[in-house]
Amino acid sequence: MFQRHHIPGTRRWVVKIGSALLTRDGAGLDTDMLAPWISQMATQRAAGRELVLVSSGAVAQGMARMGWRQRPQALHELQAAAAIGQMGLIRAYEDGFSRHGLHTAQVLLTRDDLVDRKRYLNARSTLRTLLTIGVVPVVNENDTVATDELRFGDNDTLAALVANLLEADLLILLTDQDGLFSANPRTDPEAQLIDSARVDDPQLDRAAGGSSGGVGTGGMVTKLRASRLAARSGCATVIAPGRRGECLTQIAGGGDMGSLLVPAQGPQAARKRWLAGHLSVSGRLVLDDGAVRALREGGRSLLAVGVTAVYGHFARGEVVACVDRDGREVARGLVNYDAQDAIRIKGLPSSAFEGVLGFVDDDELIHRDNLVLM
Ligand SMILES: Nc1ncnc2c1ncn2[C@@H]1O[C@H](COP(=O)(O)OP(=O)(O)O)[C@@H](O)[C@H]1O
Ligand SMILES: N[C@@H](CCC(=O)OP(=O)(O)O)C(=O)O
Repeated sequence: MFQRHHIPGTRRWVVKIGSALLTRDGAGLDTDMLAPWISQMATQRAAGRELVLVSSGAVAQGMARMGWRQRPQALHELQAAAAIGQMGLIRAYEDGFSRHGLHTAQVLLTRDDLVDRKRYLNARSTLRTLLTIGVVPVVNENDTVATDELRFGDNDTLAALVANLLEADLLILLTDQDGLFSANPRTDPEAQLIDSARVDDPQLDRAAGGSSGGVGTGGMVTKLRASRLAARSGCATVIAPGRRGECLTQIAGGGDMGSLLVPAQGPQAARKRWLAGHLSVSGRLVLDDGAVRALREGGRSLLAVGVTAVYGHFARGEVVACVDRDGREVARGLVNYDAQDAIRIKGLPSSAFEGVLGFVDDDELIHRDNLVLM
């Protein structure tokens, strides 16, 4: 089971900064507050960690800029506030990170982007690319276009889905409390801080029952739900007090900080199960013996060069079965090219994709992270 002393060995983090924390209870974006988080994140980046930042605060910042005292009720006003505020948010992060020699990138997502398989894969490729080239993605919900049905609504959920998308090791939800308490500490003076727990512990539901502080959406209920979502891909969560100095640094060192919520299963098992939830096969790839060995024994990605035939109609991102030359199923996975393109690149090295297709989406036909051996 994942414990605090495993945290120093983790590589990919999603850090979420909530509205309540970022805006001092809604009083507008306080850019001075960002400096310590940015500097701690820069230190982690320099130590080789890959970081994605999910930041709320656009609506609160937009309200402050327009002098609105109350959070608007109408969706179009909220969307306008978010569009105004997002400018300030991004500018503050860009300034802050550039002082540490780091580039940032703005990534705005709607729920639909993570449900539609093709967009899901594109979002993943883009975020992965940003991480590979050392940029810090700053993610928020694309509030301008999100309709009620398509909203994440709270950024805890968004952050968890980003953690799933990137198979992050750790999700850190920075908030205005010391962590998850046995009851809402704003209303219950007896509330005790929960140091660590398994995400499936039913006591957590009772603890998180209280509402939010007012500015943020969701309170601890959405944080608990987010930790459970993140756990599906084997990611642990720390709900941590953003206002405490060196909070991220302490977490990185495995120190006691906030509440650690750990998946019930180990990361590998959880990841496979998560993938398994996506399995309904739309096509079949026949592999040569070398490719079968690479998957089975080497735990490698599937390259087009090892594919001898392609059957079925499938789109990029759908699940396909990988079979050996006798038709026995070896693995299933999410394919990076649609059936037509897969037919054109089968048997070819990835260096030939550009010439044949006119574009290259991914070097692998199926990435090993998206393969489950059968
Ligand atoms: N069991 C609990 N432990 C800690 N905080 C709780 C609990 N139940 C409810 N809360 C409330 O959740 C708030 C944090 O959630 P929220 O306002 O949504 O913040 P954020 O914007 O950081 O997501 C706290 O300020 C607190 O009032
Ligand atoms: N997208 C919204 C964030 C929604 C929100 O408040 O989320 P949270 O910080 O999780 O309570 C914004 O930037 O204002």
